[in-house]
Amino acid sequence: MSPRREVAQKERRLRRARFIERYLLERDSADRQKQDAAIADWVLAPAERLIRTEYWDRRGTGHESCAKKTDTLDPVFVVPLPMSPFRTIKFRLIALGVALIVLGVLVRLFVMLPAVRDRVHEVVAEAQLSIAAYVAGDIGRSLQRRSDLVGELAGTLPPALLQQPEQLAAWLGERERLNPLFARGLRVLRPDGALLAQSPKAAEHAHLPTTPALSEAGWFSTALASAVVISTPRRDGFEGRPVTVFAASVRDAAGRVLAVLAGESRPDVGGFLEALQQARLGASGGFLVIFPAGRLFIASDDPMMALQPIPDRDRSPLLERALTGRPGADIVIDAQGIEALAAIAPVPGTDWLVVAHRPTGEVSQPIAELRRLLWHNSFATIIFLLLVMLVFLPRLLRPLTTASRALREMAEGERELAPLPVTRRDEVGDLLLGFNSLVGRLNEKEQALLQTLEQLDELAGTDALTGAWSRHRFHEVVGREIERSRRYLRPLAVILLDVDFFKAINDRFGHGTGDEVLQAVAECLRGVLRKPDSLTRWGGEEFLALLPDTDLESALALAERARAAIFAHDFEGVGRVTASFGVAELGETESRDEWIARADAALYRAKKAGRNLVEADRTALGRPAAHGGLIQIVWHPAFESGNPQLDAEHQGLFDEINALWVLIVAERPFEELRVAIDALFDNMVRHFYDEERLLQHIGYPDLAAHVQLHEALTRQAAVLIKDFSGGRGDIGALFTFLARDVVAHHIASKDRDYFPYVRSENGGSEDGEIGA
Ligand SMILES: Nc1nc2c(ncn2[C@@H]2O[C@H](COP(=O)(O)OP(=O)(O)OP(=O)(O)O)[C@@H](O)[C@H]2O)c(=O)[nH]1
Repeated sequence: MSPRREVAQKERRLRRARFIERYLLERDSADRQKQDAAIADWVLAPAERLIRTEYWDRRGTGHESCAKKTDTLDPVFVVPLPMSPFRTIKFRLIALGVALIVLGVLVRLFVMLPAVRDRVHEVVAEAQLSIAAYVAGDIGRSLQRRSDLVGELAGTLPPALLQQPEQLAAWLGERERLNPLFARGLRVLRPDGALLAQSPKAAEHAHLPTTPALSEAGWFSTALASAVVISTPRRDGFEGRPVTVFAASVRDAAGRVLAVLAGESRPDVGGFLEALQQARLGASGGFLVIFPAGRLFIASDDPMMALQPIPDRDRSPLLERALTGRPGADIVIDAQGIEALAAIAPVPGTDWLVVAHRPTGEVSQPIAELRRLLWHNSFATIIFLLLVMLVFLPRLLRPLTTASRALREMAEGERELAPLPVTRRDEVGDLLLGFNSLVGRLNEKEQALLQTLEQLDELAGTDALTGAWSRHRFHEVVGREIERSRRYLRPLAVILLDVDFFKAINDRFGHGTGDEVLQAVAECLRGVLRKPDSLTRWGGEEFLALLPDTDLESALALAERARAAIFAHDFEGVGRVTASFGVAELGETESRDEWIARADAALYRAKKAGRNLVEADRTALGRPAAHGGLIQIVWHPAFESGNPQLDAEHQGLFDEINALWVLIVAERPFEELRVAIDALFDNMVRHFYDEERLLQHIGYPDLAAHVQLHEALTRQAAVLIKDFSGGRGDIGALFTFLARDVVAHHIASKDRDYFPYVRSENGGSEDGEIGA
């Protein structure tokens, strides 16, 4: 259905419900009562269906029998699909917790750790730079000490000794002993490079060629030209050991060069670089001394690299920068191809550089440990969180899960709609309070709806649950039955019954099952009652059977059969159910209410006596003896026209004439006769009217003549009744006119002329009622 039509339909229902409400409020007025039947037809029936359906839907008791009887209206509740475990709050909270932890880990891994690593590198680089600068300073001082010594010796060497080689050698030996800074001793060379004298240590190495060869030695020519010179370390030609020469010229007073004093030092053994070559920076870092201008490693923690040329691949941006005089610290790829943090500092007084290097892997070791710790920590946190959530969340959410289970059961009709206990004053408590107040309001509405339903049942005449008559209908009918019973002196009895312990059935099996029991009880009763008997839903679980033409003994027998039928019935899901019965026959003069009160008293006694019993009330027994032998007008099937309504009206007039005769014979008071005659006249006139409408409807050709007959009979009856009422007329004449002229001559004779027309038309409308 389109949304528009849906809305329109709902509005229509609403208007109808409002109309009913208004109607119910106002219907006490006399005028309204006349409209009951019509309204029940065109308004109340659909409205009742609507309200009843919504009522049962809302009760959600799965009351199928009732729901089946009603139109298919939109369901009020849509039962949700089963909840996926991934949509539960528990799962979402756990997922949120894990997501937050993972997010935290990722942030720490990819944002914080790199920042920390960079900062650690910076700090380590600064420290390494300081170390490099310190080492470079130390090397510079060692070199300086040696240069100073060579310069001092050259300056203090007596020129006269140059002519006395032996004394010169002794002098050198003496100096060497005092300052053993040159591992390969001291030598004095003539300006042409020839050896003049040498110290004992130098003599030990005399078998070695001069290192480096003077012809190639830049240091010698430099020493001739300037004060003190330090040669580039070179491997000696024989042992391949690194050697550095410190040299200074020996001059006379006029400043002429007389000789060159040279001290040879082994930087690696006992020299100024020995400690450096063995020193370690961290676990695997170390130091290098390089001579950038000569593209040479002067010293290295790797002995193989000492005095090796610097390969091009080692020329990192840092080295390039250092070569251009801007030392500093940076990440470089070292000679082994390993990423290292290198700090470069110049050696004062030389153009050498000290490199302090350390693999970045080692520098970043704390960061790697931190990362590992972070992973372990995160993993442990996730496990801990999961455990906490798995243990505590169910506890925390228990009120919510309990409430939602209860609500689902209520929605599915497995549980009575009722307030839920509020155990905590938190959000869930608030939710439950809201639900409970909603249930309260719903109950109020349900009560109002039930009342409306009962009123509707009253108006409709039938109880929707059991199909029995409503009290309203019973009261309409019972008056006529009492009248008929008294008129024809026929017995009339009622059976009042009440289902035993019905509250317990409701409490134990639910209202839905209780209703089914009531339906089954009604069925049992219907199976026992005869055609003219009627069954009324007297109250909640009380029924009343009205039994025309039945005396007390017969009613007792019937009640006993009904009791046995209920007792023998197997009520599905409930088992055995019993009922208690009270029976009373209408007394001669008692009112309707007195009569039913006696049946009720009998029922009460049956309950008191132990239930599942039939009790009779005989206190008002005694009716006038039947007037056997009286003349009666007897109905015959030949008088049937074929139209049920006309036939019913004809039969009613037969009955009323007979009843009038009984009253006349019984010499009932004038007033009683007058009431009966007035009623008979009214019914006769209404019948004529109905008959004429039908004849007009079917096109009866002699309608005009028939109408004239009706008018004549009506006129005549009115005159006779007026005379009788005024005390002038004779009741015998009036009765004779009514019995003979109206009933015998007209109804039983003249009316039969139109029977063929009625039969061929089937009496007007389909259900036999006289149409408009
Ligand atoms: N299911 C259902 N229950 C109803 C209906 N009308 C009334 N009732 C219930 O019927 C029960 C009647 O209980 P009581 O009056 O205490 O009588 P009982 O339990 O039958 O006990 P005794 O009559 O003493 O045997 C009440 O609980 C009413 O709520 C109805 O239409 N359907």
